[in-house]
Amino acid sequence: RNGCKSVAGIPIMTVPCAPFSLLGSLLPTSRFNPGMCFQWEWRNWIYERYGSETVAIVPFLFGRPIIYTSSLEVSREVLDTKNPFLKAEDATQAVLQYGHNIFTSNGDEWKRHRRILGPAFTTETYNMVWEETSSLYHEMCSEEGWDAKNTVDLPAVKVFTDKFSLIILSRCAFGVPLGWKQEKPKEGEMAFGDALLHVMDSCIARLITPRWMYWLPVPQLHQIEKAHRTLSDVMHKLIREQRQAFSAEKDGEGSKRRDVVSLMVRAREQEGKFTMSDDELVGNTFFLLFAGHETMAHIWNSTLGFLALYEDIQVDMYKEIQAAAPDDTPITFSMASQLDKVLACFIETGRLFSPGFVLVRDTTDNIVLPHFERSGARSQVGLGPDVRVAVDVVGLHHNPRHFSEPEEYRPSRWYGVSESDVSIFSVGPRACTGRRFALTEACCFLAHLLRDWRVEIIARPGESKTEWRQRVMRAHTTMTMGVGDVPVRLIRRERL
Ligand code: HEM
Repeated sequence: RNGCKSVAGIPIMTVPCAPFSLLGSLLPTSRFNPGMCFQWEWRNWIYERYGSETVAIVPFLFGRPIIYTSSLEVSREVLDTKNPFLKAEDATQAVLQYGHNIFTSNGDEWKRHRRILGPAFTTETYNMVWEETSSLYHEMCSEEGWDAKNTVDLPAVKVFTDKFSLIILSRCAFGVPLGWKQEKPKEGEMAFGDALLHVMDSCIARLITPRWMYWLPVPQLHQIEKAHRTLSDVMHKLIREQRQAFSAEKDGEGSKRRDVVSLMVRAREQEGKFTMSDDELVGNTFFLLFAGHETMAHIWNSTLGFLALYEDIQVDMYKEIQAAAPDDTPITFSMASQLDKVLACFIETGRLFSPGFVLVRDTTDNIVLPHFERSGARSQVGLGPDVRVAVDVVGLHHNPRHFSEPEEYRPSRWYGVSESDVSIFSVGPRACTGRRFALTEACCFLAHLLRDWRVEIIARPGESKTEWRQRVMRAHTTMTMGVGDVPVRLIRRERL
């Protein structure tokens, strides 16, 4: 009854277990249990059925009520730092396990993190991201032997996009120059690249496994711990080195490194060393890894799936790339502004499969929010303190009032849209700090790939494109959302 009272005025859906609650996540998403994937599975009926763009999901057995909104206007209010909302610790646990950081903090603490992280994202950083992405693309084609081939079959694109985005982060965010071909680690040690992958893959396992279990002879758990220790050691070492380099610079010596972590350390040292502890720097570094790895890998993965389905969109993009950088001329950072269609196709994929699929906040005081019915009628609802509200990013991106024919893959809807309105990165003051980093990397990678290759689906015998889309382009949710294995064929292009 308390749950219902706290969400008065908003249509209520009653379920046994709250979405993402421990018990609820163990059971699959079905008509009766939201589970982990209801936002995707229910996207076309939940708001329609309740005639409202905002619905409260109230559990009667397990978990707390949560108000889900698919309205952009409501989302803007919820995400605005001027309003009485904050990120609760239990909603950021997965990221908190690596230390406090910009993502997990609120109020003045968040501003402090932002002051240290902000200066690390500059045009110079994006220039470096472009150069590294371009150079890694060529390295990948050469190391994988694609340079000598006219056709390449990729049964699972994400194997490559995972590795690609990780190496770019390693080079541009941490200043660790990993190559496509990894060097063998010393006996008993774990390679940095393997540690990165292990840490990313084991985020949830590490969160739910009690500490005492690491004393048991379970090799998988020991690997997770080793990966985490390796990464933590490298992060601390990077920070130590940067601190020394900064002191040397003040004395007129030392090299000026430009990776994100170095710039963070520099900003911290300039502010005075008490502005952020080493542990918080490590926390932020871990978060950058989390924020920038799977998000990119997922969207690239599904972008190649969509491009393989829509040949006409590929042709448009190819012409745009050729107009900016014909044939073998280098595709440079200065050309990025001419590659609108390339960027729009990445963003449109992110709309349909948004890695950051839910943004959770709790009220700290009374607030009045706008309320939209599906009929178009507008009213207001009042909420008291300690009510959990979640921006349902999947619902928002499938709301027909904001995106007509939402199931259609239509990159043109993003032509000319300003970067701050690209909702896949959230909106308002706490929108993604790495937005420009991500778009630079995305644009450079896709421009290089699509100038060289045409993309086709690898279908099963007798399978149509529609059937392929239904089978392959289905969302899965863990910490982020994306599709599974995307099987495509790259076919070398004849020049225009
Ligand atoms: C396509 C790729 C990406 C997507 C879709 C994405 C999406 C998002 C979203 C939705 C948020 C807001 C989360 C919330 O408020 O709860 C966010 C925050 C953030 N992202 Fe990204 N992100 C991407 C790539 C990156 C990259 C490459 C970096 C850095 C290298 C990055 C760094 C951050 C940071 C630092 C925040 C926290 C901002 C704050 O709380 O003030 N992201 N991102």
